[in-house]
Amino acid sequence: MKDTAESYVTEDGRTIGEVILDLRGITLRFGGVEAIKNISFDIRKGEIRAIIGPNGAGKSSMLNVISGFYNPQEGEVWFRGERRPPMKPYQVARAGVARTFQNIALFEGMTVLDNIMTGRLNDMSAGLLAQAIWKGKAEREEIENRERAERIIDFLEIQHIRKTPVGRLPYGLKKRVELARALVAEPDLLLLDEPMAGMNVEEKEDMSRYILDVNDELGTTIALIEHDMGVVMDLSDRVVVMDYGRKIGDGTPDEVRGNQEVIDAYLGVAHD
Ligand SMILES: Nc1ncnc2c1ncn2[C@@H]1O[C@H](COP(=O)(O)OP(=O)(O)OP(=O)(O)O)[C@@H](O)[C@H]1O
Repeated sequence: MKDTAESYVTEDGRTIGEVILDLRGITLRFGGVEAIKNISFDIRKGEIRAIIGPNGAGKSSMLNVISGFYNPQEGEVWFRGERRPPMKPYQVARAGVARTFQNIALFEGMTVLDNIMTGRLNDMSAGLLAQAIWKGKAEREEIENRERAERIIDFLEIQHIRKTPVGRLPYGLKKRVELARALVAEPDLLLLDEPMAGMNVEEKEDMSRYILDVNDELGTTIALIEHDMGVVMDLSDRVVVMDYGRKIGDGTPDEVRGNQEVIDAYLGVAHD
């Protein structure tokens, strides 16, 4: 039902809308290695969509296709109802897709606030020359960007560390700052690459709550890669399962949990 309906309401009352990202027959090769083999799936507006699978399955490669870091040799990426031509990551970011990374990618020597502000750089319409000529416009933009950053700082409850250099923060808070930097771009689609990796139980609970709040209160559509199956099954509306570059499952957490191929390849075996 869910795959064809235009929109539906989840058990917890959220509305999942039309398809905003549609991946059709994606194949990605690195030399002789086929990292993604003819995979199709979609992501709907308002949804939390997980991509899971064993190490080396092709999950990060898939996220990199979505974010424009890799252009697939075959297949089509449709975004908001239009076929997306090959794009650079900054162009994809401008089109409304933000991401976090598996290994935290922040400026350690800069404060939390300044790191978060870098998430707005892509949207600065006043270029360097324009900034010099129309000082007023650049100043207005700077003020608006600061206000946006402060709103996200409040939302993620990191006011107390806004002036702290990121390098001094514990791991869980760094991950939250990275989330803040992605959110300040006000993305329509947020990509999270292993948001819980390396976290303790308490940090995972916090991060899960923030992800749900971002989705519910800011209305952000989220695609995430995660190895913690408890987290994945709790958070996600639908789950894609990859194995050796192929898609071996796709559906609700219950459907995926009951899929024998998925159990054999991933859920039934020990993994991190
Ligand atoms: N830049 C690259 N150059 C060559 N091969 C690559 C590159 N990136 C990924 N691969 C290969 O593509 C396959 C898929 O890798 P990918 O990192 O997408 O898997 P993954 O599911 O994200 O794994 P993990 O859970 O370990 O992060 C692997 O065989 C990997 O070695």
